[in-house]
Amino acid sequence: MKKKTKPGAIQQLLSYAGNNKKQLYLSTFLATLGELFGMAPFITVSLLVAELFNKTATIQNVCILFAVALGGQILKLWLTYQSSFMSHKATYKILKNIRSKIADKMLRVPMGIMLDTPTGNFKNLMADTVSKLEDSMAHFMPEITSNVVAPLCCILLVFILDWRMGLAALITIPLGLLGYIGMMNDYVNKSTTYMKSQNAMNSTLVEYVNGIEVIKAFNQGSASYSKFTGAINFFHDSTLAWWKQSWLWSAVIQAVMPTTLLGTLPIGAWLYMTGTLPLSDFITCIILPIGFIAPLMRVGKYSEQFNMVKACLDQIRDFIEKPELKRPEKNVALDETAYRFENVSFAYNETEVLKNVSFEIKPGTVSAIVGPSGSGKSTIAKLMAGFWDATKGKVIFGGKNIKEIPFAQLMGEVSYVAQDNFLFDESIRENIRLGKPDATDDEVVAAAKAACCHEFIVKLENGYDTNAGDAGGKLSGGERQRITIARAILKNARVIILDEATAYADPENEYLIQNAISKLVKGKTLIVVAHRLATIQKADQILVVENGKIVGCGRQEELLSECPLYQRLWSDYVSSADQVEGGTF
Ligand SMILES: Nc1ncnc2c1ncn2[C@@H]1O[C@H](COP(=O)(O)OP(=O)(O)OP(=O)(O)O)[C@@H](O)[C@H]1O
Repeated sequence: MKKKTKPGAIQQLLSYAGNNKKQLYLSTFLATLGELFGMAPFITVSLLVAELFNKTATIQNVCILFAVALGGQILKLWLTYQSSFMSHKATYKILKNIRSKIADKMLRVPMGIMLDTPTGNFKNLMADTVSKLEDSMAHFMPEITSNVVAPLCCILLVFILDWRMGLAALITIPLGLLGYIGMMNDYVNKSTTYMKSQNAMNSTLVEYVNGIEVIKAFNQGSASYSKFTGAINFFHDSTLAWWKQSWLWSAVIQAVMPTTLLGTLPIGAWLYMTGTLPLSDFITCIILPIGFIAPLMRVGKYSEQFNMVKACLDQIRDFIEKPELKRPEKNVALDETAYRFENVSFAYNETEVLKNVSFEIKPGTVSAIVGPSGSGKSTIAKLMAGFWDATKGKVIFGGKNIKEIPFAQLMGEVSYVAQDNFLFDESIRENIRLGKPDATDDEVVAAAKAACCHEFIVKLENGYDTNAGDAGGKLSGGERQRITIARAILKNARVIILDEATAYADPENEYLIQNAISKLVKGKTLIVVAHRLATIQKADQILVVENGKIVGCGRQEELLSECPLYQRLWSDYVSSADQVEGGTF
């Protein structure tokens, strides 16, 4: 199969530019014009010196040449300012587009990609990788062109005056190029390793901060937390290895490239002395090349950045091109039925974790999914929520294959409450309002009351306006869980999936959570992934999962007489010491 080639950096940059392309082109044009005007002082100085040597200079000429030099410089300043202003404006819009594309993509990739990727990698991609583009993008496009065009014009002028002086002016360029070749040697690998090491350090840092409690509890200092120190060392070593290699070559370039006089002075003097080069041309051919070296050096610097830009863009592109869960745009007609799994198999990677699973969940009923740890209960719940697509078979919701239902429509019908009760870093009020963005404050309070969390919220320093991030440490797991249930109550979806919502709650909290849940589920279809069998004794249907297969299905009495696994789970449960008196669904 033909290998897909990655598009170049400029092509990729322009693909994100949208309406801002024109601005980028115009800024490039203005920068080029500015650079050309910037050559005026070099040309005028060389003309002036030639006139002085020829003794043809007059006050009037000197004034005119000075005015031209000054005018050129002022125009360069103004054009560079305009170009820079325009390119920065376009750049910030493009960076915004890229970040929105990444954020949007996160919602559309299978959940597995999000869960299997360390959080730090996304932070890195969204913040650092995109920011790295900022400087390069704002300067790169306009300045690389202008810094090539202007010196080319200068060189052309020298060649027109005397081709031998043209060649003499370029004598240091091959040496400088050798320096660039040395610097670029293995550049792509080195910059990729550098970026990898930066990613690794960022994601480990995020992990380190998130897991600080565990690290402290197990008495692991930052030095003994080997993954963290390993990542820091990797970053240190890869950065140093890269710079060590570039330093020498960079010094060669800096030392050799600007010394055009090495060629122009001896050769020009010899040509002048042999009478084949007039004095005025000799002087012009010495001064003009001095002006084109600085832009050429900048081009060299940009070509170095170019690889970095390409590596960043490739990284962004790799994520943006990840396969998506394909869903239609337009809402479809759904009937009142709930879920039907038809021979569903599912694999996260290679290994199948659900095998040929079939069952039906009737609307308005309570269904429980039970089974040993790792049997596939949460996976079933996540397939229902549409977070992944079945590898084989069909998940039917409301009479339609879930793949044919837009994700937003499905989420309007279904509330999924996970065990890790995530709260955003904003007020508790807004955290609850997420369930229904247009809810009034009264509706938010009513939902909080139903979810048994109003009492503790009003006791917080700023009540409902307390920032959930600030309050995070002060809220118990059960309290956080009840806030997420309030969110689900407000959403008022017809189907509720509780993925082990009470798994880690203490007895008092579990009682309150059960209370909240019973209000949440009135008249709805409830599917609960349960560890505590006491809570699901009265369920209309219990699905017993073992090794990714349904090995029993029915009410508790039926399963107790027919399903050996359920009998075992029940007897384990009954004999377990932590049996609690909670409510039931
Ligand atoms: N994101 C993932 N990537 C790869 N494998 C996964 C992923 N999530 C779960 N698994 C694996 O799939 C299998 C089923 O996991 P699942 O979470 O559905 O089990 P469960 O019955 O809900 O377990 P528990 O009761 O312990 O939460 C397990 O072997 C698990 O290791």
